[in-house]
Amino acid sequence: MREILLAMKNVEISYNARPYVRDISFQVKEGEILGIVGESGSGKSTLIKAAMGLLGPTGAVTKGHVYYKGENILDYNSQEFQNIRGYEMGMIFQNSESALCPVRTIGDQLYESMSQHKKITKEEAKSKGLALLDKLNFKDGNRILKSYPFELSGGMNQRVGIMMGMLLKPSLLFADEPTSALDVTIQLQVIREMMKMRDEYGTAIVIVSHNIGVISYMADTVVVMKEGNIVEYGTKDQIVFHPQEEYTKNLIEAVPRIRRENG
Ligand SMILES: Nc1ncnc2c1ncn2[C@@H]1O[C@H](COP(=O)(O)OP(=O)(O)OP(=O)(O)O)[C@@H](O)[C@H]1O
Repeated sequence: MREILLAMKNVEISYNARPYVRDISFQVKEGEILGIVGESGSGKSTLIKAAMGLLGPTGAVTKGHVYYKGENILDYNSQEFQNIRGYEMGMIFQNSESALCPVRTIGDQLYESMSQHKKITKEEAKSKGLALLDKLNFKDGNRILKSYPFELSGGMNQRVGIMMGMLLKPSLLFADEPTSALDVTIQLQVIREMMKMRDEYGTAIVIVSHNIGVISYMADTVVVMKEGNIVEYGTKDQIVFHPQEEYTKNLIEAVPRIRRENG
C-alpha cells in the first residue's frame, strides 16, 4: 500500500482574516501526480503555500487540518518547516529567478541548498548539479554554475530553479506553473525529467498548470479550483476526459493541448 504523503481535510485559508479558500479536502500518495487547475485567482498557489508553510505573515490556515506523512503540520514551528522544505518537500516556482539570490553564483547557491540538509563537499554538490543540468539539456553546466542569475536568460534560470527543486530528491515536489516560461521543446524535457523522478524514486508531485496538455500528460488525479472551492476532484480520466461540471468543460476547451493520452 502506498503511503499517503499529503492530506488536506476541510481546509480554509485566509489572508488578513478573510477566507479565500474554503473546505478543501484532497490527498496525495507516494508516487502520485496530482494536477491542480482553475482560473486565475482560484487559490491554486495558496494551496501549495499552505502545505509548505509559506503563506506569509498575512496568511493562515483558519480551519481544518493539513497532514504530511500523518503529522499535523499546522503544529510545526518555522524551524520544523525549514527542516522538511527542500529535503522532504521540494518546490519549483513559477519564476525561479526571483527565488534565486542575485549576488551569489548558481554554484554557491546549489552548495548552500544541499549542505543545509546533509554533509556534502563543494565538489560533490558540483558533480550532482552538473549531472542534473546535463539531463535538463544544459550544454555548458560548468559555466552555469559559475554564473550569477542576471547573467542567464529567463528560461535558463527557470531550468536552474527546476534543478534546485529536484536535486535533493524530495518525497513530494510542488511545481507551480514550472514550464510556462519555457520554450515548448524545453517544456517537454522538464516534464519528462519530473516523470522520470517519479518513476525512479517514487516522488509524488503536485503540479499547478494552466496547460491542460501538461496536466493530461502528467497527472494521475486532478483537483479543479474555482473561486477558492474545489468544483471537481477525481482521476485524470474522470476530470480531463469525462468532466461533469460546465466550469471544468470550459477550462479544458479553453486551452491548447500538447497531446491527449488515454482519450
Ligand atoms: N498575500 C496575499 N494577501 C492577500 N490576498 C492574497 C495573497 N495571496 C493571494 N491572495 C488572494 O487569494 C486568492 C487566491 O490567490 P492564488 O494566488 O492562490 O490564486 P491562483 O489560482 O494561484 O492564481 P494564478 O493562477 O493567477 O497564479 C486571490 O484572490 C488572491 O488575490
